[in-house]
Amino acid sequence: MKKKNIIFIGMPAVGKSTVGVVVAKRLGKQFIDTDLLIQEQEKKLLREIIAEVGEDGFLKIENQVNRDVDVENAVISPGGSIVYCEEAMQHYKEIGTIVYLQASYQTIKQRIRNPKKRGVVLREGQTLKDLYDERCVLFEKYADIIVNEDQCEIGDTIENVLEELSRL
Ligand SMILES: Nc1ncnc2c1ncn2[C@@H]1O[C@H](COP(=O)(O)OP(=O)(O)OP(=O)(O)O)[C@@H](O)[C@H]1O
Ligand SMILES: O=C(O)C1=C[C@@H](O)[C@@H](O)[C@H](O)C1
Ligand SMILES: [Mg+2]
Repeated sequence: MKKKNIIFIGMPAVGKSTVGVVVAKRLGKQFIDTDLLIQEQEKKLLREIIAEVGEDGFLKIENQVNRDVDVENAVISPGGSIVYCEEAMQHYKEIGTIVYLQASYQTIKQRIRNPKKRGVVLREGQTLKDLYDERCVLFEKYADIIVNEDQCEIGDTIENVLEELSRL
């Protein structure tokens, strides 16, 4: 593999963070959850930031934090809204392999009971289905690898990711 960073993208609750940390451990890489970097920088919870500065204000912060991630051998798990941050996504394309964790709308809906409470960047009047359809186009645009996890236990998802990465 030429670029040693791995970046997970996908819908909120698809498992970027939970799968990411295990993949990092299995591959001997550092793990970075950029949602935590955002919270650390802003000294607030994600949903508090969104409540204070709105969706666009949050995306600006998310873009800046992710754009500034400077690592060489890490697994990076950003939040689901990262695909709206063009500059950060360009940066990730340059420094690593982008893995899209894909799941059906039904799977995502079951996992996210309350999108607002989870801090999902959902605009006024936008449904979770609207968001799913809008983001899937972007996930596919940026992905180097797509791993589907429908009907998978979390352990299967991890093995499937590792197998796909080993093919590179
Ligand atoms: N097959 C599976 N693959 C991944 N996660 C699964 C699977 N089945 C169940 N889960 C569960 O789904 C949840 C995924 O949550 P997680 O916080 O990792 O998502 P995320 O993609 O990081 O979301 P966000 O965009 O909000 O950061 C976890 O509770 C995990 O245990
Ligand atoms: O998918 C989203 O819109 C988000 C997911 C979270 O991980 C956070 O990055 C934030 O709450 C936005
Ligand atoms: Mg996460």
